[in-house]
Amino acid sequence: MTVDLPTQRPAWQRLERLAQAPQPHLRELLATADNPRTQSLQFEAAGLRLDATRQAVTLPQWQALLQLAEDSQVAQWGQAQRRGEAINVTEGRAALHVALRGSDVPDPPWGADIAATVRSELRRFLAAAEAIRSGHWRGHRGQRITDVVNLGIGGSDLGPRMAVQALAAHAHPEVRVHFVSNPDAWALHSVLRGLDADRTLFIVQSKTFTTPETLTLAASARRWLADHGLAQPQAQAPHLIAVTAAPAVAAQHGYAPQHTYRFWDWVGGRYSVWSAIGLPLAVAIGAQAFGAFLAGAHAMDQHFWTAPPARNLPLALALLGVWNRNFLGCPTQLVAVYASRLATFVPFVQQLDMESNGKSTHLDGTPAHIATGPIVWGGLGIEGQHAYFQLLHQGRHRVPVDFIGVLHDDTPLPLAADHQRLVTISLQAQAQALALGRDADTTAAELRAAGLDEAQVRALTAHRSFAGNVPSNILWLPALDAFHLGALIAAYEHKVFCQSIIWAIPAFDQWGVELGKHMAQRLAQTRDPHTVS
Ligand SMILES: O=P(O)(O)OC[C@H]1O[C@H](O)[C@H](O)[C@@H](O)[C@@H]1O
Repeated sequence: MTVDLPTQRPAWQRLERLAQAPQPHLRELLATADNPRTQSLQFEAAGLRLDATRQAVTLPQWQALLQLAEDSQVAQWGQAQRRGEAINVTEGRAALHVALRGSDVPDPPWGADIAATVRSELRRFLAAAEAIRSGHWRGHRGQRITDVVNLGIGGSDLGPRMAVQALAAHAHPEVRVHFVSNPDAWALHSVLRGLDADRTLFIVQSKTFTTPETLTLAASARRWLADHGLAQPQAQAPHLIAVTAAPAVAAQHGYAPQHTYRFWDWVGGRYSVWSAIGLPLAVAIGAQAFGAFLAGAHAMDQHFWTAPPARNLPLALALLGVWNRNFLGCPTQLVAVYASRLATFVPFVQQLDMESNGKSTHLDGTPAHIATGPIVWGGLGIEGQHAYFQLLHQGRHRVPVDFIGVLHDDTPLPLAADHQRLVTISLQAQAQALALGRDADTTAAELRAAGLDEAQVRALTAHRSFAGNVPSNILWLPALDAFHLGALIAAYEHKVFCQSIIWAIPAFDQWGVELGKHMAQRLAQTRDPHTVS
């Protein structure tokens, strides 16, 4: 794959020219509901619907963005990824998380050997999940497991944590799944103090099995087991599972090979929820629903690989993000979720996006002088509306928003439909208010209609007017189930990948994080831990 720099591509230069011309306000762009622009900016994939009509992009600009995807060879890079080429160039590895959710496809482009290995490990860890759920898996003294505690951080925590929370409505009623990622003692203690060691199973998740945070938590958990009469290796074995790409290292730490599940160096940590790292999710929702989770992601993969660029949902997310970042100069991207079960989707996407595209060196080793990955932030949309959304409406930053909503909610509360209506309407109202704003004439007329005198109208009009023109996407899931959650995550994965190709930066390494780890190791060897400066 050849690497040319983004600014050398004709479409990039065309977009720069288009962005310098005066831009129409979103009020103008949205004035006619059904036109070629609106039709071009709506997408569907794997049951998800993307309404990008509130992006501050005209039809010619959108067409130039599609040309940029072509100039950047995004589709070719997608094919290279599928074939298992070493697209993680700085580590000389493939990035084949897509193989984890397509292990049953005939003639897999990543090869039959990888598919067979993936299938066999998938069977192993799903069997473990089912044994835990059914009560077949017993503690050393014969008790059923009622609490599974995930110990891991970063990619070994955020994906499964997010998915377990998102699919809580489908969780096993008798087996609770907990997550501890922070290595301070309280984080672990606050979970363990409510648990019975005989009924507790720890899943120690670490791709490298060298992450000090996770090893510290695991050592403390094993001490807790020992203090509760489970000191010997054979007594601890049924209470400990390891998930890792370094099984030999886990074995050195005393983890039984029959309770060690593996994945591979070609699965990045932040892309690993589809592997055995998803075991806590499989425990929560069962093997069948885990299969649906993989199937949803695979459906999005198929869409990404086969849909034409102009209809391609993840590519659209990527291109519109590039437009906002590089041509409209927006440094951040807000993700606002309108379902409390999706609360941890934001930290998950933060790692996915910022660890992948927080880079400033091009693939060819030259410095990037263009803007790359944005600061991703956000949270629950409705909570945000009552807090920081004020800045979106009237602050000095232009913040593009991804609104994520769920169309059907089957929560068993008598008034669930009323809740759902409020939530959905709030999402739509925010997207519309941010796009349209309210001009001074309309504001003045409304103040007069409310009975204010002319002096009050003069004093308040500017304060109560809204510039609008804030770009947003609305992404609708038909329901919050395993299939559509899988599709949602895969859509964001492909978006981030497409952007890395357009920016010509490596998406699958994380040398900045490595530096922090290295520094901590050096300090640990030389410092008294109580020295604070
Ligand atoms: O899974 P582990 O090897 O323990 O790594 C956990 C995390 O460590 C670092 O922070 C990496 O940057 C993350 O990508 C990774 O997910």
